Amino acid sequence: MEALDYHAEERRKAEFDVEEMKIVWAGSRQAYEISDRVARLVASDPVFRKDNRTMLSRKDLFKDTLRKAAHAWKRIIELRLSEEEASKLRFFVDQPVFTDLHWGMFIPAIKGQGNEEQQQKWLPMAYKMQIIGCYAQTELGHGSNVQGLETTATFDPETDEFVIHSPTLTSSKWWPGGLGKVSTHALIYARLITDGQDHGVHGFIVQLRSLDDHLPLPGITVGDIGMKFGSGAYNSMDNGVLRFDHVRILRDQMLMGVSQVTREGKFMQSDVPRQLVYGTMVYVRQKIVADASCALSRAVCIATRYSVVRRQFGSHNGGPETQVIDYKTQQSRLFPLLASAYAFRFVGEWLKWLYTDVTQRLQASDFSTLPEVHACTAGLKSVTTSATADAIEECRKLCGGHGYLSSSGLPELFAVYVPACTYEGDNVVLLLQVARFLMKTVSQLGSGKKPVGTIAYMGRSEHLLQCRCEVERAEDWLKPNVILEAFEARAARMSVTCAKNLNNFANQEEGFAQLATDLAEAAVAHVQLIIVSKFIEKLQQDIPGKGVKRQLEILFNVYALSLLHKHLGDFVASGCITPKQGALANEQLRLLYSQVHFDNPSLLLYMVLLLERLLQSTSF
Ligand SMILES: CCCCCCCC/C=C\CCCCCCCCCCCCCCCC(=O)SCCNC(=O)CCNC(=O)[C@H](O)C(C)(C)COP(=O)(O)OP(=O)(O)OC[C@H]1O[C@@H](n2cnc3c(N)ncnc32)[C@H](O)[C@@H]1OP(=O)(O)O
Ligand SMILES: Cc1cc2nc3c(=O)[nH]c(=O)nc-3n(C[C@H](O)[C@H](O)[C@H](O)COP(=O)(O)OP(=O)(O)OC[C@H]3O[C@@H](n4cnc5c(N)ncnc54)[C@H](O)[C@@H]3O)c2cc1C
Repeated sequence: MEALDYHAEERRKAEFDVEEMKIVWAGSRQAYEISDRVARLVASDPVFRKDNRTMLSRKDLFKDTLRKAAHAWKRIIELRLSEEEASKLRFFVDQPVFTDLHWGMFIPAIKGQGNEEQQQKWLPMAYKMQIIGCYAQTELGHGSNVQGLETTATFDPETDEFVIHSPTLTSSKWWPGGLGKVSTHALIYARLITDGQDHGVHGFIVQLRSLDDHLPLPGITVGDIGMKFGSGAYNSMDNGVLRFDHVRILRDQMLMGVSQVTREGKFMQSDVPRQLVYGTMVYVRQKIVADASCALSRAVCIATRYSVVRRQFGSHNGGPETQVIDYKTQQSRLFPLLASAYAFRFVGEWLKWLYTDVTQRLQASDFSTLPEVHACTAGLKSVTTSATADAIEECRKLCGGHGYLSSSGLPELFAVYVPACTYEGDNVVLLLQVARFLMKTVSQLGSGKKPVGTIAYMGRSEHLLQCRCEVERAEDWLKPNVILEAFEARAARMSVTCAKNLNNFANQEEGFAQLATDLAEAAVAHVQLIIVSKFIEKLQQDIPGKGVKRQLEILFNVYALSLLHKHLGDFVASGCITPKQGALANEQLRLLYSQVHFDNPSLLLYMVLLLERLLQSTSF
């Protein structure tokens, strides 16, 4: 049989409503239709071809990116695409590009931190791309530690200007995407100094290059930081370096939504939390979570298709060899990744809702959910990107030697994806932010303040600290409430244990430093609980289509039980489940894999095959 026949054969056996499953994945029928239409548009346009990009030199790759960006913009205008359609188009063009930072960070920062006048001045030009902006926060010396940034913005009351300066080599801006070659403007983060006093880091809009000849303006030194990991991949982006030598900008180029400097040079802090200066990062972290399921589903799709076609060993009497997807080890490595793609998809949808909700609350001066939103976006960004990066590498191995070929699509996907574990906050640094939030929650438990939202379970910690799981047979592990309680008990116990251990240190900061590994693990347990609980909430919704809900239930069980198996030590150590119950969970997991593959031979396979339109790059 030919490869295509194997795929067709597997597809034929699907026992659920494929069209409805596509809609569940997309989020709505309308979202599915937009995605489908835009995918076809991109696939049929030769300018967007990408089968040769790993062989291009950096210069040619960059020219190719510019050509694609200009063509995309032209098509967006000609076809009058909506924001959703334009953003899908960007997704299917599938190449890191300076416009990501312009639309994804520069514009959102002005919208989120600029006052009305500033928005009216800058946004129309930015929307028409008459100016192109980047987000220049990270410096050579400091990325994670934003409070450690060294660039200064000193107010000069005589001229009503700020003087932007890079006092040291380590204060050079380093990494911003779009900065190296393209941006005309940058949203820079610098220490605000008025009358000799340092008010911490704030955002400023600075013009970098002339709008006439694109040359750097006086006092600006700017360039590209060079080749990055892998061929092709992220090298389509012009990550840059930037230095300022006493560059003067008007006072109203400081974003004044959070704090202001008056004409007299008086610093005024609004009554909004100063953390709103970090708002753009929260927005992008939420976007990154939504994207994780896309990258993961592509990798899983490639590995699944390969596993169906590939045969090794097991031939009897000259018959066909065994499809590698039939090997238990292949299934136990692949199916949890497929299940994770769906889990991340649903939690991504929920996070989008949470972000919209906090935005509305902020407009009504309700800042109460900000710490939770920060913890959720930081934690989910960390857990989903780390899992996705690991999964892409696992999928490469699942494809044997062929996975190492560029033409499999996996090396490029990996090289483009892995920096997501670092940018927009190093994943460990972000987990420690979640841990801080959890420790604060535990410390307030006795105070009468009731934990709500994703930490509501902490309010039941007395019960969770001594509850015992009631599983007696493997199939008991199929009950969502049993799974949920096990995850809650594990998360609550890990946090409470860390909090107790912190009390053994005279100095909290010292304790936090010494216990950082345990704290990061407690944060992972909390975030995995969020993902599991949002999957359960999804299953409680009305899900139409023959067999669709059933398949999602299987995926949920695979996701949760494979995590339980992987972190069995945490679950058992927390005292909620016994080693025997852990073994039963593993037994159930094995049954689920078999069920997937034998009762319903192609069901999981089909789910990933229907995502194949995502696979526009050369792949199996
Ligand atoms: C080809 C076709 C193109 C055509 C296209 C045309 C049109 C298309 C149309 C639409 C397309 C749309 C495309 C959109 C694409 C979007 C995707 C964008 C992709 C982006 C790609 C990636 C870019 C990467 C960019 C970056 O990396 S930017 C730099 C990021 N840097 C970081 O993340 C730094 C990490 N560090 C920190 O965040 C902080 O310093 C810290 C570690 C969190 C805090 O440290 P510290 O403890 O020192 O904090 P403090 O400052 O003292 O604050 C303490 C208290 O504040 C709380 N806190 C901290 N952060 C926050 C926060 N963000 N929100 C709320 N609260 C916060 C903290 O918890 C403390 O609280 P406390 O209670 O304990 O006091
Ligand atoms: C591809 C790419 C694109 C980027 N785009 C942009 C952009 O457009 N704009 C922009 O401003 N920036 C951008 N960045 C920069 C990015 O945001 C930073 O690299 C990131 O925030 C990490 O900071 P760092 O490099 O200083 O890492 P470091 O903080 O130096 O991390 C090094 C190691 O130290 C560990 N570590 C650091 N602090 C702690 C701690 N407190 N506790 C425990 N461990 C710790 C980390 O876990 C890590 O293992 C980009 C980076 C990349 C790779």
